[in-house]
Amino acid sequence: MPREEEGRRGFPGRTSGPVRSTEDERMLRPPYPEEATFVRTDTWRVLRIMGEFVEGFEELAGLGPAVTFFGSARVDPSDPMYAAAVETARLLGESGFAIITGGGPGIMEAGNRGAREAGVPSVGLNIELPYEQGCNPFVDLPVEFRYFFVRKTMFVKYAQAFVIFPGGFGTMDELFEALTLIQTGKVHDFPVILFGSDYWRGMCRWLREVVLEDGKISRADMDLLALTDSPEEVRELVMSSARERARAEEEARRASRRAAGDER
Ligand SMILES: C/C(=C\CNc1ncnc2c1ncn2[C@@H]1O[C@H](COP(=O)(O)O)[C@@H](O)[C@H]1O)CO
Repeated sequence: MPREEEGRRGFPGRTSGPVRSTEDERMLRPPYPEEATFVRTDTWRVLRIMGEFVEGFEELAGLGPAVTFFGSARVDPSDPMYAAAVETARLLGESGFAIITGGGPGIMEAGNRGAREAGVPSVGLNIELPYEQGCNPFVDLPVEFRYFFVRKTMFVKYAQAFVIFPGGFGTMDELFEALTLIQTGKVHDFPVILFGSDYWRGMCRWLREVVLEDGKISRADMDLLALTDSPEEVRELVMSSARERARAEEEARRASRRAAGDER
């Protein structure tokens, strides 16, 4: 297959419609040995990646407290989880949190819809896909990304919590990245809330009975996850963690002032 055609191979999530090669896909290809230009190409690509970080930081720096929603792109508005995500986002919005999503359909759309209803910033971090996809109609602040890993940084950096609705590989990837960042001390006071106990119970049981039992995680790691079916409980968990975070930040500020001799 000619190299330029490689990106146009089938896309598993899509059975019809035009597909195109994406930046992420081109970057992740190994260089062909006969391609003398690969060093130059990948080196220049770093500047594009840097530009994407800069744009993301600039767009989101002034957002204020926010919660990121993850969940299936394939959920229809008639699905009860869609309504639950709208309600959860609305409650969080009414408590002063902006809502960040991947900007796509399904649960992402529901999260943005709830933010719109509450009148808080409704952010969609859209990703370039092999087929054309604009943001869902409930996004007020769209930010476009070519690289998944840059976009994932923004989901964490600008949020105070993750709410994770039922989903597939994309959702699981986002869930486990958050858990790894917390487990390794890169992120603090960050609730990871699984919404939909019927859906997540099996995974939680497997984590407890196989992964924990086999010593691959610790008991404390299991405590990083909260499981609920209640939008109100999500709001409580997020608010109490936000209070704890504010307290810890104030304490750290005092300690640093004391260390500098400003406070007697
Ligand atoms: C497959 C479909 C749409 C794909 N469009 C997406 N747009 C934006 N973000 C997406 C998309 N698909 C996945 N994501 C990200 O992963 C999570 C959902 O993945 P899952 O595999 O569906 O669980 C989501 O939180 C996004 O960040 C339907 O036409």
